Amino acid sequence: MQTEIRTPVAGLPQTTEARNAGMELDLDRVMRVQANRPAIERRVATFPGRRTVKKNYQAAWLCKAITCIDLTTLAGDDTEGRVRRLAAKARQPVRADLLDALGMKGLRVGAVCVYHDMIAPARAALEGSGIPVAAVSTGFPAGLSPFHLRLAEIEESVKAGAEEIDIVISRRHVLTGNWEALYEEIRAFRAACGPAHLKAILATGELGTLRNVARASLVAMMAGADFIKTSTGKEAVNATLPVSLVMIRAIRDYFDETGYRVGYKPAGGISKAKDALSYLMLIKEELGNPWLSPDLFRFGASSLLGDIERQLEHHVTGAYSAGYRHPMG
Ligand SMILES: O=C[C@H](O)COP(=O)(O)O
Repeated sequence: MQTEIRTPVAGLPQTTEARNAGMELDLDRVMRVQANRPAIERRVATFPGRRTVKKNYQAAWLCKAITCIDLTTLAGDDTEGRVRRLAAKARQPVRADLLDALGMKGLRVGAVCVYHDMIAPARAALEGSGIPVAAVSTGFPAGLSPFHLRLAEIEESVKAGAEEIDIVISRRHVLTGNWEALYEEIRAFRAACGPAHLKAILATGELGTLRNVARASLVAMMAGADFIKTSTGKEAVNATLPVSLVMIRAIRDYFDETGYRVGYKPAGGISKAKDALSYLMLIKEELGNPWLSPDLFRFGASSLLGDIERQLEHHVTGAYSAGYRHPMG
């Protein structure tokens, strides 16, 4: 199958040649991938540990976290009004007086993430902001609708103006070790995306083992995923630090082998500022500064921004406000 190669992210030393080289399915390489759970758990148990940052440094890290949020609403009762309020929050994620005090005018989130039907109102509400709309797709969250409809759904969402498509993989391909089928599925999704970025949701809470997570991450990258993402937010277990470490190391190995930087998106259940800091520290230590940017790192989160805003308000005013004062939509 012919798949269009994505344009490398501006400013990063990524080449089409490098991406091409990494886009074959190398089954031997996939089968060599292992994951040592005790070692992974020991490593993440040290987070945040002594890395806790305070005062101005913490405020700066929290502002960085905001720029990396895919501000999300994925509810059956989503309305255009809710999406418009979310978009207003995306344009101005923190109260103007706090932004002034922090010297962070112009701060905005990484993207707004919605279901297909909400793309148009999100696009309209974000016009001129430069904030992209991401759409969940391919029968989200289970990914069990007919294959041709999943492809058509991607095409419709791109046509409606989504610049990023969050696809869900068929978990059964991972659980049965059918890596060829997983690769072909993501290649087809990649082709259907055309100019849009593809984020591959692995639904790690349903993949059984960390080794499966590591192998699925590698196959998704070989098939052309621009980002690999942990979860839909609808599984019983969503983003965790052990799973993140496995996926981040898969990204690092893939970069070492191909020279191509794939992004990372933990999603689901990340709602506290201190958890966001742990993720950012993990990224910094394992992947380095190039990944600390919305081009290569996103939080998929519906309520994280509210807690970050509370912490920033405390930093500026010395007082905490109640959580209900920071509604998202
Ligand atoms: O991709 C984003 C997730 O669905 C958001 O999950 P959350 O509502 O637990 O933050």
